[in-house]
Amino acid sequence: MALSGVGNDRGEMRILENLDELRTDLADYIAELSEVAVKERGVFAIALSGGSLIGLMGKLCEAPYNKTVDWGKWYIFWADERVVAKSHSDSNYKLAKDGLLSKVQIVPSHVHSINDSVSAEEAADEYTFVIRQLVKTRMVSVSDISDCPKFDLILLGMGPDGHVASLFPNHAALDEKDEWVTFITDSPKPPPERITFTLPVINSASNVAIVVTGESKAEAVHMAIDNVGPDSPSLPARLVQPRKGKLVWFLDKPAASKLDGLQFSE
Ligand SMILES: O=C1O[C@H](COP(=O)(O)O)[C@@H](O)[C@H](O)[C@H]1O
Repeated sequence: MALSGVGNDRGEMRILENLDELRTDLADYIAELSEVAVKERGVFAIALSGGSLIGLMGKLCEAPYNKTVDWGKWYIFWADERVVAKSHSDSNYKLAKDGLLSKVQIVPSHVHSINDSVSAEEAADEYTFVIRQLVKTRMVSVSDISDCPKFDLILLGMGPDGHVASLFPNHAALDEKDEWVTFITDSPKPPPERITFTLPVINSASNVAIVVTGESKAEAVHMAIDNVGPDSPSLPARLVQPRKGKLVWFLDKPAASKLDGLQFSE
């Protein structure tokens, strides 16, 4: 059973009893957003992250979702990617392909992964170009309050340090206001070279979900949602504040264990 708390500007919180319930709730949420976007726009533009998120999306490969979701209408992107070969175990693309994309009826030409044979800077520029083309053809909407692409859904994980996508605490990439996709070559978490959506793009999405599990992330969840601690205002996860879109946190109980001030309804 989900305990839901509607927060303030910190979004909606869904705190699930265990990982199995979290996987089901997350699959329901993604399937519903996909259905709505396909009805309204004819397509569903979704950006994935790497890490634990893909395993938590696993129910989508099972019945009923594998049959009911309109996979042919999905356009897939990455909110961040490590600049390594697509066959490398560090590749977020490989993780998603092995764990999800190869198990459902995705159209291969709708999968927009980065060019892994160029530098991080070139990969970020090329990825921006790819997204621009898809904005022109309206496969990806455009925000009416920024010149940014407006993804139907951006799915984020969060590290114990509060990083989301490849936006790390105190990193200059957090201040990027002009680019849609930027690059870093000094990631504190290996591998060092990455590309990442910038905050303006993340905050222009129609929907953003941050999916976090485990006790090791409880302190960062507390800082981000309760906005406590000297570093919390600049914590990357705290800076995820969709301007017009909806933010939802999916948490298991250990990740939510340090939250305060919640008003739950069952
Ligand atoms: O390096 C990364 O880490 C984050 C968090 O990963 P997790 O395994 O702790 O969930 C992930 O969201 C991001 O995409 C990835 O590149």
